[in-house]
Amino acid sequence: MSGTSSTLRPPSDAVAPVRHPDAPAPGELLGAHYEHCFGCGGGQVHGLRLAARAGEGVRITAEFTVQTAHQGAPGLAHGGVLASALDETLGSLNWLLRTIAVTGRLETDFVRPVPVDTVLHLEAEVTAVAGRKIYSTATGRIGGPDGPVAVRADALFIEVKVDHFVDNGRQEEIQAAMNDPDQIRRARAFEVNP
Ligand SMILES: CCCCC/C=C\C/C=C\C/C=C\C/C=C\CCCC(=O)SCCNC(=O)CCNC(=O)[C@H](O)C(C)(C)COP(=O)(O)OP(=O)(O)OC[C@H]1O[C@@H](n2cnc3c(N)ncnc32)[C@H](O)[C@@H]1OP(=O)(O)O
Repeated sequence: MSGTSSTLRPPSDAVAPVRHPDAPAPGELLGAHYEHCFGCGGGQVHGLRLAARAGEGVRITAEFTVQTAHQGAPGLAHGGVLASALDETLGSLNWLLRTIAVTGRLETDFVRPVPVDTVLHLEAEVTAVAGRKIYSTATGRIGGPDGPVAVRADALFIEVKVDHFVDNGRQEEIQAAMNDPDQIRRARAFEVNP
């Protein structure tokens, strides 16, 4: 069963999500929002290196290959790693809204074990928006994009200002991010002006 928590059910005044007019075109790879992100960055040796692609509407597809460093049980992906892949995919939806948001709640169903070397085919969509609250859902399939569902999640993201990162992040990394023109360019894709 999925999405059992009442906090993941959109309130009656929630509205349908609106794709931002400047969102990346359907089919476009999004790239990493931060080089050192465990989910999508290329700068983490054991990171997921999840590659997300814009879909139609407010939808995303993504792929993640389970590495030996991602094991929980012998030869099987760790559940927390799979939850991270879902979280990262769901977080990528914010590129399409051009909204900065962080995960408030993530509920995950683990339906099938996922062996090492498996490509997890992820799909996510925003289902509703209520003020700062963004409701979304995702699935991860194995054996191909139309294969059986191995994991799924429902999430609530909360819109934040860039100050959320500046005020809470370790100063060393915040300064480095502010001094990196690539990071500033990526941040602007979220209409962030650090
Ligand atoms: C210069 C440097 C620039 C760097 C920036 C670079 C790039 C930035 C761009 C993108 C990066 C963004 C994200 C990363 C993307 C993907 C990674 C995956 C996503 C993540 O991995 S991200 C990390 C994990 N994430 C956190 O680290 C959050 C920790 N947390 C908090 O920071 C606060 O907790 C916060 C902000 C969530 C809320 O705090 P707050 O004070 O702003 O708001 P408040 O509490 O009032 O909540 C407002 C309404 O949300 C409801 N609500 C809140 N939390 C809820 C919950 N858990 N369950 C149910 N409802 C909840 C309330 O009930 C209320 O609802 P109502 O309005 O109806 O009363």
